[in-house]
Amino acid sequence: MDIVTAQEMYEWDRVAIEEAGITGAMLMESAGRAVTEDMLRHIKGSDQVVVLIGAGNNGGDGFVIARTLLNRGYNVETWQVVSDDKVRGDAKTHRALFQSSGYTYRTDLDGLEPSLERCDVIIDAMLGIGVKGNLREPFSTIVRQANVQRARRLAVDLPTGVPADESDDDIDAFRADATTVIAAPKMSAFLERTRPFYGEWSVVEIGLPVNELPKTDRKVWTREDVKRALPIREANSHKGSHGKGVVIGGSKHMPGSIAMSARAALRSGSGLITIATVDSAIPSVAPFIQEATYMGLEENDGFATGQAPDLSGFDGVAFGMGIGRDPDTRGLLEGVLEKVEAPLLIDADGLYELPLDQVRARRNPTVLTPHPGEFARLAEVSISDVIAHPFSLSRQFAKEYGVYLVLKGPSTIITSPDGEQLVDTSGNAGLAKGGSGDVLSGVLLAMMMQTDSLMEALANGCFLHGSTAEHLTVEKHSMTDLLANDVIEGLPVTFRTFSC
Ligand SMILES: NC(=O)C1=CN([C@@H]2O[C@H](COP(=O)(O)OP(=O)(O)OC[C@H]3O[C@@H](n4cnc5c(N)ncnc54)[C@H](OP(=O)(O)O)[C@@H]3O)[C@@H](O)[C@H]2O)[C@@H](O)CC1
Ligand SMILES: [K+]
Repeated sequence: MDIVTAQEMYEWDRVAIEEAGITGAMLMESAGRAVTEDMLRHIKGSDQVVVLIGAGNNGGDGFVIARTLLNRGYNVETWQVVSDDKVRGDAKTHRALFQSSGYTYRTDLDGLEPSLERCDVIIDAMLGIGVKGNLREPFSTIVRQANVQRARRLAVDLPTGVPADESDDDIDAFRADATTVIAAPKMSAFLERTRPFYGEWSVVEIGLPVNELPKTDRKVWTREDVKRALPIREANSHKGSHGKGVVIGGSKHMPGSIAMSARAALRSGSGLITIATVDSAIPSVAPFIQEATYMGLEENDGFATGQAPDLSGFDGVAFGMGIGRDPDTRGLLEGVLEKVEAPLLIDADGLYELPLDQVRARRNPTVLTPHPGEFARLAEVSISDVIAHPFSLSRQFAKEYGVYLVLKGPSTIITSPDGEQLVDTSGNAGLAKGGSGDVLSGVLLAMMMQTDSLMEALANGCFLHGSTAEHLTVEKHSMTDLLANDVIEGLPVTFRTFSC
């Protein structure tokens, strides 16, 4: 499923109208009808519904929705919140159709607040992708009034006030319980600051000529994608068919991280996993992971040091989990960057003092898996910049350093060195715990060794990790008590849902 910017959406609209010959009014009719159909999940026959209509095409959709609901016998009050002369084009056409169907609308805004207080459902068709900057009157007052009502709030395409794209503006917007998105999700549905305004969102198809539309290089990675792209274990496979991987990390003081990465990699189908860690950590890790082999690293004060070991013959390498930030570890990291020919994933402490020029010089794939704080440090920007512009900053960085970037967050954005982006929205707050990143690195390593396309491997890995947390918090845990180790032990159930 493509993710669009406002500009891309307008281009799709243009192709539909100018090249495929679908009229704008026809598109609005199908959009309004498809949105109504979707919203009916949230509306009961006895509900009093208020439809709020703005000046642009989002308002035009509102007239179609109000007419469709009235035709079906629902109790609807229709409010056009701007003066008549502001409504033009296709929206005006649909207002005329609404009136010629025998329906009336109100514009006396003094009476709106009592209506909002009385109603059960508020449908926001005031502003969509055309919003620019902070809300002007009367929208800001109406949004403020609507947001405090007990009524269910449903938004058309996007909640009024939320821009479609990345933005630095403070957001003052309609707080929807649910949003019915037209044709394709907009970027803002995945951004930390704007995503909460959408509530639960769903996308409706509106009759655009899908095969003729320009492709975007940004997509949501869905369960169907995972089903199609997850590695299949052939009946005649042996341990060498699924990858021989090594996880390098851990320290005397932090042996747990590397153990969790290794175990997650094994649980995710790796053929063989070697744990490379400081000698002093091996006795505490080995009894818990008997399936792995071990490689001792030189150490200084409990931290790994010295030269990189021989890493030839491995199909994938993950570096950094629990390795610490001791300056003496730097030589090891530099050796790994230079020597490893297999795909190399770098996480956690490995990202702390990462020599980016050396990363850029690598001829083989490098995957970096930062959270926003780690990414801000790597890209030399502020965390608030990362929160506001994760798509564009990720793309810029991945292209500049030739890396695969997995920017973790409530929506994880995976970017290839040529700028293609996949977004994973699985997971929940139960994952906001120490150790989650270590588990994810193990799952990703396993996927990287079993799938030809690194992008698909990374997106599958993020999805498996996140959806495991989702099913565990429904079936046996809460978001409060869920631990990273529980996620490892929950992976088998997730895999089983894909194998049958
Ligand atoms: N494929 C498609 O594209 C399809 C699109 N469709 C629908 O059209 C929607 C896009 O329609 P759109 O382009 O008319 O923009 P829209 O969101 O209605 O807003 C424009 C109005 O907002 C106003 N305004 C702007 N900023 C403001 C502010 N801060 N505060 C206050 N007002 C502000 C602006 O006023 P102006 O600045 O011009 O004075 C203008 O009047 C899209 O989201 C979808 O619902 C479907 O019908 C079918 C197919
Ligand atoms: K809206």
